[in-house]
Amino acid sequence: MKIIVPATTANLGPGFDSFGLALSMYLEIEVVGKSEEWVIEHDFKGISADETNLIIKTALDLYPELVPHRLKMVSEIPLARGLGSSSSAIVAGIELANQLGELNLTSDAKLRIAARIEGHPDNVAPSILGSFVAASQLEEDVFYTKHDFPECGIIAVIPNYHLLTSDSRNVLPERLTHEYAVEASSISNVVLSSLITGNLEQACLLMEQDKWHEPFRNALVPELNKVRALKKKLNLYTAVLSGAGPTILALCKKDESAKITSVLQEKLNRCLVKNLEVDKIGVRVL
Ligand SMILES: Nc1ncnc2c1ncn2[C@@H]1O[C@H](COP(=O)(O)OP(=O)(O)O)[C@@H](O)[C@H]1O
Ligand SMILES: N[C@@H](CCOP(=O)(O)O)C(=O)O
Repeated sequence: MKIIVPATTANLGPGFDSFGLALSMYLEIEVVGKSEEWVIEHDFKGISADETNLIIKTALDLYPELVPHRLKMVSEIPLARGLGSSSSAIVAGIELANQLGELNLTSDAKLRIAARIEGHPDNVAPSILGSFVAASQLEEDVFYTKHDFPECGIIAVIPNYHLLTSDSRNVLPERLTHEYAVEASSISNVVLSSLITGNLEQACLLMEQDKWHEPFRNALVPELNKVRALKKKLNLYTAVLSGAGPTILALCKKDESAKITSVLQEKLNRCLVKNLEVDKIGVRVL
């Protein structure tokens, strides 16, 4: 059995802790067979290979009686880069418990469990459901809508350093004024309505007007301004932080994305630049 989970890009500008889009980079877990102890083989440095591993820990927290298994993990999702690696691991762990424990969890149940563990639903929702999701976590409940994302080219510019989400959340202010929050929220509302009605031009314009997180995180990711400086020249629609950073999500015309990806790769040669698609399915089991 294989469990496959897509990467995700969260926030999309002003959808802080709420908007997320599933992407065509994958975490793959193969269940090799029963074993004396839990083991997960993988190539990630600094990530445990026993039952303290986030994937196994998530599965055991959900179903402590699970019989130990040997697993193999292969992942294209880089750690701590703003592409939802921790969410993909949590979703994989929930699916592992679901399959081995025959729990028959619905997507809604998986989403509630995953959002409680991750603390916010924006990555876990598209990781489970695929496509573009707007979600709100209110205590134990998660409310959401899933949508097609407007057709466009999707490029991830991935810097060669880690930025833990927890560190990137530490630079956010504890308080904002009511007036500031009203304006910030009106921007989010119009980005969402523009995306779901197919007005990509207006959505992209306002995605860069985020007031919830980017103004405070900008200094942590110098590559963001570098990509924005190339917007006109490369004909990019928009460039925003992916999740908590440091990856930058750039949108462009679909038929120009391969060319733009190679130009960005040349210009930002310390980053890895990837031309991606929307994953419309979310977590699946083969
Ligand atoms: N496949 C995985 N297996 C185990 N732990 C993982 C895996 N992916 C991510 N993690 C954990 O999540 C951390 C990164 O989470 P986070 O800072 O939220 O970054 P990201 O933006 O990639 O989600 C890693 O340092 C690691 O502790
Ligand atoms: N809304 C969160 C999203 C974190 O996403 P990640 O991919 O960086 O884990 C935030 O912006 O902190």
